[in-house]
Amino acid sequence: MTAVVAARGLGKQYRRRLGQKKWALRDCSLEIPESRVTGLVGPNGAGKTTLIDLVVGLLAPTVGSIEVCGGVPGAGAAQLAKVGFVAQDTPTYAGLTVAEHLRLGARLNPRWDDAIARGRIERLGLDPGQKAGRLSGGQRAQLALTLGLAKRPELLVLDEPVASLDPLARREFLSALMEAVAEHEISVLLSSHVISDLERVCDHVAVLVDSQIRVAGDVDDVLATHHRLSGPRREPDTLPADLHVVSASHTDRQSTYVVRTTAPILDPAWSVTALSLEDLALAYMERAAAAASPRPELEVLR
Ligand SMILES: Nc1ncnc2c1ncn2[C@@H]1O[C@H](COP(=O)(O)OP(=O)(O)OP(=O)(O)O)[C@@H](O)[C@H]1O
Repeated sequence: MTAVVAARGLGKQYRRRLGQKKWALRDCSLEIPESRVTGLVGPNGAGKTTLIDLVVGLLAPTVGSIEVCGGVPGAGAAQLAKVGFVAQDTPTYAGLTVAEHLRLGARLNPRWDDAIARGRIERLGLDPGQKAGRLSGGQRAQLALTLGLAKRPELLVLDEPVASLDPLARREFLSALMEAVAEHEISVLLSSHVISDLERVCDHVAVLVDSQIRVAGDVDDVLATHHRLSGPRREPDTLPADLHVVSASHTDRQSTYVVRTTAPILDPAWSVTALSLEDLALAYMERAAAAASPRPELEVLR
């Protein structure tokens, strides 16, 4: 696997008031594959923006290393040209028109493809003379996506681009993204806490909870190795050793576990159901919330 992002023991600590420090990202070892759409999933405050800012070079690591498209993030014009970035809330310049955004993009980006930019603006039906501040949220997001794509990056990074859009605008934005990925064969890293959106577009996923990557891998592999088990009440220490418990809940008579295992579940006492990506991410979040183990394990599937 060729990785567009390779992080080793990556960590970022922020200084807080009164000299306190807080790890926003810890022990992150992660490989994001080339030519794929990778979803970075996690709740508010998990560390998604921190990881993304490290990928695009807006932040420097406190510990560890990160390589992006074979170089150091943000190091020089050639590196910057390789990575497109659509920041949280898809910022644009309110006082500039759509056409002025494209001219700015052409000036700032050596690999700028004006045909891509103009073609998308035309297809979207955006008025080139309209100021960005007068566009709807969905249109602004599409303009920001257009700028990111016309730059012809090797890796396009999007931080919660659809969070503030209504369901229809979200769907249109993600469809446009998927079309562009198929057409231009770029790698994409996309963060969101709206997991159902990512489910539609991602073929690789990393779940980030409470500043740590809890699971990462191809969506199909990750889903194939996680199961929900329901059955008569059983304590965790009575389960087979090859079942890794992600989350557990019990009533007086019944237990429900989300487990990870590569082995088939043969015990007839369990009713076994498959998980959606959302179920799986929620199970890892529940485990973190319950703080079941003092130091959760890193689970990276390849
Ligand atoms: N500049 C900063 N200074 C201090 N703490 C910060 C700073 N930026 C982020 N943090 C803290 O680091 C943690 C991770 O924040 P981050 O923005 O990376 O999370 P996120 O997953 O992107 O959240 P959201 O989905 O809400 O955008 C949070 O606890 C946040 O309060």
